[in-house]
Amino acid sequence: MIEIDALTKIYGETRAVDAVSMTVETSSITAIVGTSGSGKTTLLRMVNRLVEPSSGEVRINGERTADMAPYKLRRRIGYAIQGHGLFPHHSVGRNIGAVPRLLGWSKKDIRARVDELLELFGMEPDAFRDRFPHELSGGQQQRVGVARALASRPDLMLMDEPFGALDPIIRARAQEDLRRIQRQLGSTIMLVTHDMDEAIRLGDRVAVMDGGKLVQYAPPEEIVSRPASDFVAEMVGDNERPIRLLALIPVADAMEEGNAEGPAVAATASLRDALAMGLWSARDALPVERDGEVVGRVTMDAIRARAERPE
Ligand SMILES: Nc1ncnc2c1ncn2[C@@H]1O[C@H](COP(=O)(O)OP(=O)(O)OP(=O)(O)O)[C@@H](O)[C@H]1O
Repeated sequence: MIEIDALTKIYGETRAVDAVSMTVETSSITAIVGTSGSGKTTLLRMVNRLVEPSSGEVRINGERTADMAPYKLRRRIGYAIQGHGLFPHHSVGRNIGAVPRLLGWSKKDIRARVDELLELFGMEPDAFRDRFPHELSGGQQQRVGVARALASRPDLMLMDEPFGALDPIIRARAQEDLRRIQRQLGSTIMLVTHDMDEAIRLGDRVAVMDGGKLVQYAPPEEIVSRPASDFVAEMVGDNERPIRLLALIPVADAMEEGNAEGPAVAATASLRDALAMGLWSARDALPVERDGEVVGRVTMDAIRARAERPE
């Protein structure tokens, strides 16, 4: 568990981060979102002490980061940034193994970990291990950057706009990869983004920053349906709200007994996907399938009911 307690950074007249308190549960993703200059990066960098707080503290599993040697702290905390920051003259394998090597892991363990991560990220180890960063696409470099940050099984992983430079399709895939790998490894992640869509898609909890202050810290459904202020509502985008809500609800949650015509939607798909299918094929109800079997149906009425503003 990461506890952030009244954390503050003052630069001259600017309160870049202003008394932010929040708790990040182990094995969860917290997405920090806000407009430019709202203090997201400064907050993230105070967690691994790349920036020293003016006041307040951070505790990792009860231990004050102020009491730890910064270099040790940074080995316990993975850090991935936009533009990946790979060492250009080191192979992919050496890049990913950098922190384990510093931690004195055996060659065999490092090699096994490198291959495990490459496989997790869908990059064939034999084909990629010995390549250099310039021999990879931007998306592959990004994945190697994230793999490197995860390599030593850090207590916590900090990511600053990790997918900022990717085109939308690769970006969506990278987000899915990260979600899947995070679940598989049980990693704890704090991620900075200026993109509310990304925050809602990736975060178990979303932290909205404005002018150095934490203005709302809640699960994505709550951010969308009960924004704490006009600013948060604006970040979510009023017209987008019903669609964002539907994107967060699996079809299984709105399923009922009964039949429907035509191709089925997966129970694990989102209601947004089901809505799109229904509209596109002009159907009032879709069959729902799980493991290849039809298990019920979902109606457009049920979807609409879920998209309405909660009481
Ligand atoms: N080293 C510094 N010296 C002085 N002011 C700084 C420094 N770093 C950040 N600031 C100021 O602190 C505020 C917060 O900056 P920060 O980089 O944390 O914002 P951000 O939300 O990450 O923005 P962006 O999305 O544009 O990266 C800004 O007003 C910025 O100008």
